[in-house]
Amino acid sequence: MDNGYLVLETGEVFPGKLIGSKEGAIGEVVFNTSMTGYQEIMSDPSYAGQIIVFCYPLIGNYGINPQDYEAESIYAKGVIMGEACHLPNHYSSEVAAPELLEKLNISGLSDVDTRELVKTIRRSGSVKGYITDSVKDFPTVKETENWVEYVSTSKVKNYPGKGPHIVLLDYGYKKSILEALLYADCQVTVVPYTTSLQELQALQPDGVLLSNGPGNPEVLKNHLPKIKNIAEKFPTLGICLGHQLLALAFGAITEKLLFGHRGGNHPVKDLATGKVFITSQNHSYNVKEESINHEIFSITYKNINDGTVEGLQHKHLPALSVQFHPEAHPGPQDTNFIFEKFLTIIHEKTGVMSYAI
Ligand SMILES: NC(=O)CC[C@H](N)C(=O)O
Repeated sequence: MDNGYLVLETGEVFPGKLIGSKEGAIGEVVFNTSMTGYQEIMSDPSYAGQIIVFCYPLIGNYGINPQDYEAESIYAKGVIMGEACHLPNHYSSEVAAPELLEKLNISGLSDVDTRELVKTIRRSGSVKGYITDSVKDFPTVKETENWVEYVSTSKVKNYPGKGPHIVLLDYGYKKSILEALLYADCQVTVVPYTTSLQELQALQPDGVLLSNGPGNPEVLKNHLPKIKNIAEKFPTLGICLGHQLLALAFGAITEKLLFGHRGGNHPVKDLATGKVFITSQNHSYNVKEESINHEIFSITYKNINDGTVEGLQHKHLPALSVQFHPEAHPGPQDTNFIFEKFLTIIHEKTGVMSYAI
């Protein structure tokens, strides 16, 4: 029996069964097409403030394990699925997905016609939705604009390593990005996104990584001069939000896609070689191609499905960025070489050798 609803701002109502917190939630409704990896998706801080719709019909069958979290909590507002598995079966599972939602006070709705819902979002674009126990008028709630503030660390964290020292500027980083650097034996310092240029310089990094993160990159416009200075001083890699910020810092413009790219099979083409890679993605915004100054950047990758910009290389500085997720989790690890590329640039620039190259 239905006891919950997703009410869209545009008026459509999708019935279902409430799972997790019964408090209800409001957020931008976005869909992810990955067939596996619901734990990594739910715990990716880039979903802060959003309601995730899983296209794959059954969610939770292998449970939730202690290793696969991408962050310490779930920052998404809610999750919506076709069928929720309450009795998972996997040796490493310690809790069922609906139970985890309840524990973390996250709203969820199962038994939803997610196929129809996704078709609706694809037609009308990303829309706000309300998970609720009864159909009522869409409430007006003033939400924060700056979701990065909500997910970024407040403390500096150090991770030892024998390779280059990377400062990870935390806009809501996924643990897999940190792990990719540690795997290459880098020394990593994770710092709040508000860290000043002076504070960052005092850490004497060999390279700086601008992380992924939630929300509209333009909200961080006050940070762009600092980001430009960082890229002028240190080898820099931007991932997803980090890529958008690097582009904005050098004068490009970002725009919102109709319904974004979220899934584990987004094909991108390396424009230099013509080679195609299948990538993991999660973004709403995109760097507008016409806004890119070709004296400053070369476009390195493009999305095969819609031709949007997927990667940039600065022409005069050791700075590169990708819109997709080379750290994967979930999704294919085919573009893991982006980290090697970054470490090679650091080696060329600073002489500091890395385990990965
Ligand atoms: N994964 C990310 O870093 C997302 C970037 C940005 N919030 C967007 O939705 O486009």
